[in-house]
Amino acid sequence: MVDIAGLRKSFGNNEVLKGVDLQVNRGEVVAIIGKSGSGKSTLLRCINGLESFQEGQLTVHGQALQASDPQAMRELRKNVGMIFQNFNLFPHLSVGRNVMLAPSLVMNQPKAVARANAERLLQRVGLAEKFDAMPDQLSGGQQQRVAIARALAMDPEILLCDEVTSALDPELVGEVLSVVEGLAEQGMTLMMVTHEMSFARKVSDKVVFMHQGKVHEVGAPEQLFGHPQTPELRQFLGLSTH
Ligand SMILES: Nc1ncnc2c1ncn2[C@@H]1O[C@H](COP(=O)(O)OP(=O)(O)OP(=O)(O)O)[C@@H](O)[C@H]1O
Repeated sequence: MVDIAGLRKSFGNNEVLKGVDLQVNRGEVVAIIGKSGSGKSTLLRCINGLESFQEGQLTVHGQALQASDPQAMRELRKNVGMIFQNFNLFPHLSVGRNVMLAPSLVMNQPKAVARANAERLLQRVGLAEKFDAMPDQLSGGQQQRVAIARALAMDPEILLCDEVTSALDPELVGEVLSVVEGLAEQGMTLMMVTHEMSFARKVSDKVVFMHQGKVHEVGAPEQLFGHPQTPELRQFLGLSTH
């Protein structure tokens, strides 16, 4: 589903990704962990074409990423959904319209179809009754669930989640994580940057530990959390490095 080889990305002189190799299979749930600044968000943003890169290969859903090909980039955006830390809902549109917008505009979905889909997706994230509400009438957890419904409305092949609970009050984290967990159980291919270690351990098939712009360790959650191999991961997990 996602095939990354030798990916390098710099911002000016700051090389943030220093040769990332990673494969993600269909239906796999991948948690990306690592210290602040290790390049986790940049990696996700490269995968959905929000950032360009200088070297390496990045193939998503069988299609090599070429920023120089706008048609390919549009196709990519349809196949790759992304949810951000700060929800990024359109504040002037109702919840329902937020979910309907991209399918109507990008896929030319008839309004009645887009509306029926939006109603179904809002129900799926437990917000059926909020269709006509405005985003600022919702809690952060509810807004993030709308953002998930909005991403799903494009029927993506893969969903990228960038620290989707970090902007939430602690009591709202659980409702968002349980929606993400539901998607994982239903077979959605997911890549999520997260600081929620217990969640990563519970739902992921594979954990990727990023360190200084590279994949430093990768493996099943029981392996990574239970038997970290490198001092850097042990330190990150707060374990003794001896
Ligand atoms: N648009 C940008 N322009 C310049 N530098 C950037 C940009 N985006 C990220 N960086 C730099 O890239 C490095 C990695 O950032 P990135 O956000 O990918 O890390 P991260 O591992 O996701 O960290 P965090 O957990 O804090 O979000 C940082 O040094 C950051 O300053």
